[in-house]
Amino acid sequence: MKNALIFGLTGQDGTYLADFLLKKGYNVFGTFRRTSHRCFERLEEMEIFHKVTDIKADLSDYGSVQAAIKQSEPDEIYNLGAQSFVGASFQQPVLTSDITGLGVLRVLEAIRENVPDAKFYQASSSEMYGNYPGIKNEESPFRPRSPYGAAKVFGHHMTNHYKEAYNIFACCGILFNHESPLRGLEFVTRKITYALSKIKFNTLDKLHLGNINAKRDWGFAGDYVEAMWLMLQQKEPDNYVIATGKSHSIKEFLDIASEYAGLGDWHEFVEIDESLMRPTDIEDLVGDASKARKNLNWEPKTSFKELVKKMMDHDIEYHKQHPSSQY
Ligand SMILES: C[C@H]1O[C@H](OP(=O)(O)OP(=O)(O)OC[C@H]2O[C@@H](n3cnc4c(=O)[nH]c(N)nc43)[C@H](O)[C@@H]2O)[C@@H](O)[C@@H](O)C1=O
Repeated sequence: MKNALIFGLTGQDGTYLADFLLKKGYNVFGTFRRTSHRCFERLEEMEIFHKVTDIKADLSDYGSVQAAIKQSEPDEIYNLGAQSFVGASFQQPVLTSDITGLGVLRVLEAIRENVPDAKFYQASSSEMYGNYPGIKNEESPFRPRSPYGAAKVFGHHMTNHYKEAYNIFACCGILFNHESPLRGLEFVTRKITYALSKIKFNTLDKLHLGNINAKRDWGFAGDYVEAMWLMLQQKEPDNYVIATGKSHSIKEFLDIASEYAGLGDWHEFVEIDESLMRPTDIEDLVGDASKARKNLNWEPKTSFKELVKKMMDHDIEYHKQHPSSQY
């Protein structure tokens, strides 16, 4: 039985990946950060919390990263841990660089010193491309437009460097936006589906959004974790873009979500709030996953419409069962 260690176990991707690896027969270990509140809700919702071994560790603390690696004796390590909210990275650029950027280096150093034969997956991001025009592939240049994007570029280059310098089996998945009912409420898709279901049950009047003209290439997180695993099963380590190849604006997301929720014209309840605009934003991000289709035999299974409906169904059901939820 193989051991897998997931940095960032309690997030959306960590939860879907843990579920995927458990089904493949792995022993799954994963790290979580100390917080004043419980952070295992997603694992509990997926009914897998009792099946994984949780380890307290922080990507900003080398000792705890190394201890997690020693305890789990991993064959495969997935780094999904990050300060992953782009918006917050403008307010906390140093913290974001420490966790999202230097955190990768701490994991790589701990691998080099303790488990140099372990395979490593780094969660790179489409945010690295910034406004570079056109459909992006593995060869497209990086032009980050946020502290988060810049930190991800650092992690990406460091991962490539450790692969070349120390022969570590290291892969970067350049994932475009991927969403699900387990997405954090601060990200725009879940913010919308959660708010629309509250509006449907009359517990919210207005939804405040920022730049609704922005376009993103949105896929389903459950489909994307399979690609992470596939990268580590290849003969040679390599980097791959993971995307659907189509982008949609936030307005289009609102169109589908609002119609599906039976709420009619969203202009009635959406208000634009200047304070939610980022100092710099990316207008359109679309990825070309041809290399992953060819080499990994991977392709996204969930369409944009299905994704929106899946998220709306989840949140409507939640509010039906928790009508007085303040959350
Ligand atoms: C691949 C990449 O994907 C994600 O980063 P993101 O694309 O920034 O995701 P988001 O959902 O925060 O924003 C998408 C767009 O939506 C606009 N937008 C408008 N109004 C609101 C709004 O009210 N809230 C938010 N959050 N965004 C808004 C916002 O300005 C932006 O243009 C992360 O997983 C990241 O970790 C990652 O790696």
